[in-house]
Amino acid sequence: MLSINNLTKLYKGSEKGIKNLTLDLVKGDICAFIGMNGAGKTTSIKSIVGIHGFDQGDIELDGVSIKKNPQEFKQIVGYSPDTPVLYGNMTGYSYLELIGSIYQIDNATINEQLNTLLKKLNFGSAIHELISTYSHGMKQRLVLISILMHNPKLIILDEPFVGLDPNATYFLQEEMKKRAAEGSIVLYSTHVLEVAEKLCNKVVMIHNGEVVVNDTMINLLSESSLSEKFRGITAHE
Ligand SMILES: Nc1ncnc2c1ncn2[C@@H]1O[C@H](COP(=O)(O)OP(=O)(O)OP(=O)(O)O)[C@@H](O)[C@H]1O
Repeated sequence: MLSINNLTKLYKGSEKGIKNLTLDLVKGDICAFIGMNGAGKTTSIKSIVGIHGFDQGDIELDGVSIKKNPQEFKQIVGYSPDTPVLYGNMTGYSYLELIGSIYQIDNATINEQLNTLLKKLNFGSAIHELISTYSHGMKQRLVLISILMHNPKLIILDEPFVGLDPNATYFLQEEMKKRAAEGSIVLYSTHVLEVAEKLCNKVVMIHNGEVVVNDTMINLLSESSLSEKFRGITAHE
């Protein structure tokens, strides 16, 4: 279970960031983080994965607190940032070997996972080329492989479909469903509301750093579409 209690992170000297985010997700949940540009989605995500600290609150994943046990917490989380930051002077394959060693995955498992994931994400011989030669979408796909290969309990993705081609998009949507069905929790930010409606069973909307919707998708859709709800909340902007 992912338990976020009263998370507040405001940037120094400003009132911007995220205030009082409280969210419980259980195994099998796929939750969309939705909000206008600058709403606070990335700030929340970076706090949840431990990229930056936060002012108040706590985050626990299966009882492991990010404050008390940051290393153990990070071991069970897979995170894809909105802009991948990778070592340009390594090949894709050596990067994956590095991630495998950090997460202490044995070689047999790495090879088994990579056989499947590299084929499904259509990597071909490019995996042996330098990351500095990769397009944005290739870097995104490499990060996805590096996350999925260590089978995290929480998969957290910041605008994961941006830059992916239609095949990779289809793969990722199916993989999110599969991993959730196998017991992972998936949380991702997006502006593509039609896909979120179909893919997610939970939804969080953030507006000006505050949570304005925290509901099941079924409940929300019984009143209006996600797009109507979004436009209603942001109408005065
Ligand atoms: N390093 C920073 N220092 C100061 N303010 C910041 C910093 N990073 C983000 N902000 C501000 O915090 C607010 C939330 O930004 P955040 O990146 O979380 O938004 P977002 O919902 O992810 O937006 P987008 O959809 O554009 O990616 C914005 O007003 C932004 O300008």
